[in-house]
Amino acid sequence: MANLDTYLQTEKLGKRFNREWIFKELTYRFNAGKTYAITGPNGSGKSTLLQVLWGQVPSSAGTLSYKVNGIAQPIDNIFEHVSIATPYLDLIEEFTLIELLDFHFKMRKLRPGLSMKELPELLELAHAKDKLIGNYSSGMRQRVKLGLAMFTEASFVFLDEPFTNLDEKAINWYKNQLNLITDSVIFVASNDPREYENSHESIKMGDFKF
Ligand SMILES: Nc1ncnc2c1ncn2[C@@H]1O[C@H](COP(=O)(O)OP(=O)(O)OP(=O)(O)O)[C@@H](O)[C@H]1O
Repeated sequence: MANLDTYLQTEKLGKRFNREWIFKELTYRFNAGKTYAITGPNGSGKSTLLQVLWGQVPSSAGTLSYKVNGIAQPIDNIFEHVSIATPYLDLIEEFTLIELLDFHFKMRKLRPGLSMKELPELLELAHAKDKLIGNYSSGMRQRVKLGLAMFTEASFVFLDEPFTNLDEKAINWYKNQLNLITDSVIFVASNDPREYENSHESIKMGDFKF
């Protein structure tokens, strides 16, 4: 069920690097309770759009406005309401999984209904909870990244190429966990239709580049 009091609204949003517009004139309302696919080929601007939407990269045109449970949120504080998993953000390699979870969840709240104790099991990494992240396989790391993003209380969840390095079993795990998030705005950037087949709406980067 969509929560209409939590959303991200863009008006004529645009981003350019030097003279090249990466996207332009994006007017869209992203509502909680829905998953939005951001699609397009390599270099089409999916990651750039996500970075603008989560407030890391400034836009070149237009506006962004955020509401959480009906309360307007300034973009400077939006990171408190955002969780992110991307292939290019690294985990702290020197931590074990338990240390990483402790560190992360000292700063951020767990989604309601979850407890710290059950996280290694929920990640299906209980057997490796005391292993250094630096010694994790690429698929295990990706599961940790996705888990941190999906288990953190956040109104806006950004997942860039979520299937990266996942095997079939892990893909099913990811899909099941994602289905449990019912009260956030979820963004999935991808050029692989399997990654966004369950999304409610799609933004095609090509429609915003002219
Ligand atoms: N900081 C930057 N300065 C200049 N150009 C940039 C910068 N960041 C991205 N670009 C350019 O913006 C365009 C879009 O890149 P982006 O990474 O957003 O695409 P993408 O759709 O996510 O690609 P991929 O599918 O390969 O991950 C590319 O041409 C890229 O070179």
